[in-house]
Amino acid sequence: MATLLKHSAKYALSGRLARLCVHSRHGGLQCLQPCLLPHQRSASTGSKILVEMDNSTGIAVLTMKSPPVNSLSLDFLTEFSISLEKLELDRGCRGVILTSALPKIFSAGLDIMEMCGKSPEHCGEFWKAVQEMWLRLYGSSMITIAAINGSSPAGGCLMALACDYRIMAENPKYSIGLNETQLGIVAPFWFKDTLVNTVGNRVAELSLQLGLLYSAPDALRTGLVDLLVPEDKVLSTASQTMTQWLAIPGENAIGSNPRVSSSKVDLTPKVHMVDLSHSSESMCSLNWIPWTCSNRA
Ligand SMILES: CCCCCC/C=C\CC(=O)SCCNC(=O)CCNC(=O)[C@H](O)C(C)(C)COP(=O)(O)OP(=O)(O)OC[C@H]1O[C@@H](n2cnc3c(N)ncnc32)[C@H](O)[C@@H]1OP(=O)(O)O
Repeated sequence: MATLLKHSAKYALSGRLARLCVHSRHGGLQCLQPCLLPHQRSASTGSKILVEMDNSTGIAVLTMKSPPVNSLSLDFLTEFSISLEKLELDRGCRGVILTSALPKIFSAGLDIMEMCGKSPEHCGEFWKAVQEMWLRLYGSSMITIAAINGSSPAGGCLMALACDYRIMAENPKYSIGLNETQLGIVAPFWFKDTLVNTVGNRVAELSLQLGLLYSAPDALRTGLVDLLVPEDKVLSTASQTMTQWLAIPGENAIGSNPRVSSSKVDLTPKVHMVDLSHSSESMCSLNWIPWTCSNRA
């Protein structure tokens, strides 16, 4: 199932991103400016994401740099998915570290301004972009590590959960969790599934029902994150951890199923993206997140 999901993610997204690049005002590919750095490093930057690739290690660092809080706007999500797709297609890239350039914030989650007073079409496009981000990250054939150097509520937590491993700054002021119910909304089932996979049923049940945001130490206790380190060590620890993970035999391992293990083969998707268009419709019809919606009931 995970494999099907991976391939489904890969192809559903490729098509969509191709369309976005041609037709959308969010043509992130055009804004990615490559430049060369010493020691086999390369970097490309858009307005919201910086990608630095070390060709000698196969590790890329994807840094979110969208002030004030790295909120997940349509533009952000599109640039994010395009960046990840480019790395996925780069045979030299084997691992991605996701982190933030902003002090104190990893990501504030979905951009609330994208969901208030917008047309159903816009909400649909936005919601698809959220799904695509999750599918691309969760379904990635690369090792993904979240280097969580700040608070990460709601959609920000989802991003971290979609990675293979989570390392957080041990600052107790930083919080992380799926706090949707605190905002009067229900986290979609695939948010829930991602949380259950990480912390188990009971913790997920309590977290979701109460909309709990965990401090960094509590997040470690519940298993929401895997490791706490001092703030200035988050990125270096992520690199060290990545090196350990990449030392594990991968797709060429004896006994591995090439169809399953190779992300580079051309497979027709067997599962299509979950159609959650009804969610975006209900998102539009709800005057949700009262603290930001001026048109609330
Ligand atoms: C059928 C419907 C299904 C819906 C499923 C929905 C699924 C996911 C939901 C989400 O992801 S909703 C987003 C939830 N996010 C939050 O609850 C985070 C809210 N923000 C905060 O807690 C704090 O802002 C922070 C991230 C901890 C940062 O705190 P700090 O004190 O450093 O900064 P602030 O002064 O609070 O904020 C600065 C600036 O950023 C704006 N902002 C904050 N969060 C968002 C956001 N999510 N989207 C857009 N903008 C955001 C905030 O308004 C401030 O703006 P200015 O006042 O400076 O203009």
